[in-house]
Amino acid sequence: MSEEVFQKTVIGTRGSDLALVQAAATERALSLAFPDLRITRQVIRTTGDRRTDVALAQVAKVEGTDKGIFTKELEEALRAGEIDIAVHSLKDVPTVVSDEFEIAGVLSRAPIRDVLVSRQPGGLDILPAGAVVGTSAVRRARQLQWLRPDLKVIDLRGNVPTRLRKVAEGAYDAILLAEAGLVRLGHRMSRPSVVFGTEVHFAPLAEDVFYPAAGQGAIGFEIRKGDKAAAALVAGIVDVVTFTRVRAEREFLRLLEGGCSTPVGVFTSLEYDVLTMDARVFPDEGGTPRVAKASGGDPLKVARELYDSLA
Ligand SMILES: NCc1[nH]cc(CCC(=O)O)c1CC(=O)O
Repeated sequence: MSEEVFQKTVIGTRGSDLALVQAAATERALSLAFPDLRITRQVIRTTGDRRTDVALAQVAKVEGTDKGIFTKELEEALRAGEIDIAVHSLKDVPTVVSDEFEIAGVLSRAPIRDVLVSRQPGGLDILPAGAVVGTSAVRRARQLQWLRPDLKVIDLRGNVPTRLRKVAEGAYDAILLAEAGLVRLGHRMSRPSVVFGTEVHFAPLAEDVFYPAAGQGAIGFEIRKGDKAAAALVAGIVDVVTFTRVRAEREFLRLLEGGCSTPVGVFTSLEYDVLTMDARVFPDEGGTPRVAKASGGDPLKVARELYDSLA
């Protein structure tokens, strides 16, 4: 590979606080791996950023696209050659990526758990019957209603700081957020944060109690298929363990033909080359999930086995 190829690259990212932190982490990793690389950043507004007026699960419908409300505009910029690497929260990337593009790699993963954020300390167990919990993810809503049918789950939109403000202001007794996003924005699970003058408390939910989304906590890189320069850059910063795990999680979701709005919880662990996967698939109308567990050496085969063994 010639020096030429690595001269400069353009990173594409959404403009939310979390997206900018993730873009900065990507740029840091690239500069460490390729000290002479010149990196520039292009911030792109997506459909999902624009339509905070409707429920997340409705945005695609309202906008007349089938999926990818946080990724479509980044792909258009990739296609046009305006950016070379699109940085995504992998959780938001549809499981089937168009033939023109590929997910070439991921950074090492942040924590994968969901967190109950509330004004009162004590977590899920101390939430009284009838408490109002906000979330926009159907996976979180169905799972919470199954674990705690006595709670009232209502929709909540906006980026992470906006959602924290809404719980601080008292519009909700609690909300559910990904630990990854919270810690990347500087919150610590071990102590409350002060949000607009009000303390909010964090209670992480163990992944085998409250199953995370496929790809949760992972930052993924999408490039033009066949762009060797971009592929080489991503190969220089990829975390192979994370990439193996998230490929299996996304393959399972693909087999279910689910997207970001499907009520599926799944988590993986990789130990001594053995991948273990646990899943819960909730019925659309709510209630008891189908469950499955599988393990083995080949990630895509384990995902298939998991799918085939759904009880
Ligand atoms: N769709 C929103 C979104 N996409 C990625 C994250 C957090 C980071 C991650 O899970 O990787 C969030 C916010 C949340 O779920 O709390």
